[in-house]
Amino acid sequence: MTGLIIAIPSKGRLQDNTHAFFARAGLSVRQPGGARNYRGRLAGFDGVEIAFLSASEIARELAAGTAHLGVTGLDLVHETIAKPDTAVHIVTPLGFGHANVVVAAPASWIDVNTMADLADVASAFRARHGRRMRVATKYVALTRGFFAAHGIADYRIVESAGATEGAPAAGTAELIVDITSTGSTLTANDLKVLDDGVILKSEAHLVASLAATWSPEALASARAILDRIAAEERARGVREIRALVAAPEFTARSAAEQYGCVAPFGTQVGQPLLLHCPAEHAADCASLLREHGAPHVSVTTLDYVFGTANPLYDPLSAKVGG
Ligand SMILES: Nc1ncnc2c1ncn2[C@@H]1O[C@H](COP(=O)(O)OP(=O)(O)OP(=O)(O)O)[C@@H](O)[C@H]1O
Ligand SMILES: O=P(O)(O)OC[C@H]1O[C@H](OP(=O)(O)OP(=O)(O)O)[C@H](O)[C@@H]1O
Ligand SMILES: [Mg+2]
Repeated sequence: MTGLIIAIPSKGRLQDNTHAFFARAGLSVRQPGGARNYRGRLAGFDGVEIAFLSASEIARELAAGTAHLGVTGLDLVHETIAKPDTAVHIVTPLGFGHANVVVAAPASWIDVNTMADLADVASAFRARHGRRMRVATKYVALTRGFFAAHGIADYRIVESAGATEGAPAAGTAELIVDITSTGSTLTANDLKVLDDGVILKSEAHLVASLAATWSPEALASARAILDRIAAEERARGVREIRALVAAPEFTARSAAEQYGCVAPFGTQVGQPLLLHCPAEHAADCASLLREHGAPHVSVTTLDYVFGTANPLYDPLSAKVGG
């Protein structure tokens, strides 16, 4: 197999947003045979295979090099992969799947609000009960690293695959480490996040494997796909502005200095001036153009902006030797 394998979530919270993300970039994921078929294709890319996996399997496959690219949460990258910096390359954050991995204690523990408080309680707990405080979690590696960094050794991990927030009430653990976004599951279980208890702020990312075999064909496909993704990302940040002004070159320079606009197709007297303007400055730039005599200014959103650089592919190819 010399092609490119892209692993995307087949279920769970990241699935729908991942499909939407590829669709925005004009990339259509095909799953012949329906949701139970775990291999698919990318329309128009013969050398690309899609592997539908759970988000945690995707992190494992990237580390093992059995997928080249994958969509997964940063929490899973750091939990599943021992040395993420050497095993994977983070291509880009995707703007969805925001959640924090946190240390939470029963709300009734009014004297415990920080990790330092927890360190005190851990020692006292062992002295009083003759056993170590228990932490329920599926984030074993993240928990070990974070507790060690806070000098806490008097605890034991109870591995929990699901419904972790229920462990303290069920009497199977004193504390939990889990992922949360709205916090409603923690609240419903009478748990509170410690003030300095955020272990990791997570978000879905496009991640590349440094362990996979990057054939020339795989690199070529990655280059084309990342070019489209980068063009869509770039387009989202800019607005196209058009106006007829008397001195387009002078006006373009003012817009560049004040708002960071560019005139990608140059300027020509008698022709409408076309600018790409950072989205947040579009209205101010429209005012500037009217001050420069433009009777009408149109502002539009763009689908793609391609440039000479491929900002997502270039750093990857530098690492995998393309
Ligand atoms: N409450 C949440 N809010 C936002 N993102 C979340 C939340 N819970 C999980 N995520 C993100 O989605 C990723 C996958 O979680 P999800 O629950 O969808 O997977 P799963 O289907 O439970 O997978 P698995 O069975 O392998 O654990 C998490 O690792 C995290 O990055
Ligand atoms: O902060 P909240 O918005 O309340 O979300 C937190 C919950 O979301 C996740 O579970 P999920 O619903 O994905 O179920 P799972 O445990 O089966 O993966 C996580 O494990 C928490 O239990
Ligand atoms: Mg979940």
